[in-house]
Amino acid sequence: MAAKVAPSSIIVGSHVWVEDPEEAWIDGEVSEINGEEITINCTSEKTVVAKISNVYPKDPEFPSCGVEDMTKLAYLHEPGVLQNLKCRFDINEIYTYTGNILIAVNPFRRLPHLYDSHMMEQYKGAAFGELSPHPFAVADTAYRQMINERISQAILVSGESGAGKTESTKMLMHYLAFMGGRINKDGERSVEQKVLESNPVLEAFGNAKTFDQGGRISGAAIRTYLLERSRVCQVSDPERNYHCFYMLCAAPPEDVEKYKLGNPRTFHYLNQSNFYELDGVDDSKEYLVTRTAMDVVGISQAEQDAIFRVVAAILHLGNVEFAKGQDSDAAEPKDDKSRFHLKTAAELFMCDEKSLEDSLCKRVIVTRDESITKSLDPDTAALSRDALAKIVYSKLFDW
Ligand SMILES: Nc1ncnc2c1ncn2[C@@H]1O[C@H](COP(=O)(O)OP(=O)(O)OP(=O)(O)O)[C@@H](O)[C@H]1O
Repeated sequence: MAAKVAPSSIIVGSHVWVEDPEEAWIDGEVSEINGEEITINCTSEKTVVAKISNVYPKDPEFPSCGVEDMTKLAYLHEPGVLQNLKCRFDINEIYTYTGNILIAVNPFRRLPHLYDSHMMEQYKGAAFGELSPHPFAVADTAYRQMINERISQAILVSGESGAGKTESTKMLMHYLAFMGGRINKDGERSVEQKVLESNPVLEAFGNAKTFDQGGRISGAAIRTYLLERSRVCQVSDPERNYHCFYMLCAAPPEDVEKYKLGNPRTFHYLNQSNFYELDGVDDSKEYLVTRTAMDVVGISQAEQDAIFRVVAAILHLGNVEFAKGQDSDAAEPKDDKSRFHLKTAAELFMCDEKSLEDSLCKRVIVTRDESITKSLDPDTAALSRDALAKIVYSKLFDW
């Protein structure tokens, strides 16, 4: 934020902002200055005595609708910035510039008029700052620089969890698809468009209810820089595991049957959290959207089946529990239910059931002369199971 204002700029009668424990900032007029202490008659009719270091000047000529670019503010300090964002938000202006940075305030409701193709047409080629702040303007600038300067462009989308990064990224992608995607004469989508439409696939496998290390776009490609692997085996309220697990459980009956799935509440990797549904998200619809997106990007039916077999196998693997064997402490599947899930996981992974069991319940130690097979106890076997689930999921994601 801006440097502290010299105390001399605040005099009796000055309009100021003062920190408030409830409202963050409240405004008022200075009625008295007593050394380091300032008395302020606030608009809320409160009288506050504050230290000079907690008081910021307020622009008495601040326009009631705010300014589109924060660099035009008389004072670029925290209360000034927040006041500007708030009064713009109050008139449904969720986007504001600070120079060439776009700030988005999550509206938590659909504003479809902001993103239709008519809007895209408007931003096409418009000088940055000429139209209202919008992600399309950012995308348009990057696109034009890429074309004109022939230099790769990167758009950084940052914010805390739930701030709207995924939504903003989708807007950027849509605009780039609109600019870069040609429809060929058979009405088929171009390669560029296919790349951009791959987003639902990445969202299904790389996003969970709260996942703040998502994807990074550079130009028209998304690079994974961190998939949170531990989420595959461990989730707690109010979060969810990766969307693809819930989608597959909500797939059409023939698919649910094929992968021997069912209610997500019956799977250990999902039922550690009590959150299954997301507001406004229909997992069964998302499953079909993801399948279509996979078709569009050119993932064959056989490959799609293999992907979902792996996803289902991970869920079955998670339901394999271990107990001590009758004659020793060595782990073995606990009961018929665990055996069933182990068998199903092996079928879906297309591997030998006994080998899968051994890989979880035994450890092979290789010495110089020989290799020794050691049996694991039930707790260690459960850790091997989780480690396998995580590594398989992360390999699948990389693929
Ligand atoms: N521009 C927008 N218009 C309408 N709704 C929005 C917009 N941006 C965000 N939202 C709402 O906020 C929710 C959270 O946004 P989003 O998933 O983009 O956050 P995120 O920053 O990617 O979060 P995480 O880091 O947890 O993945 C969305 O599901 C949507 O309901």
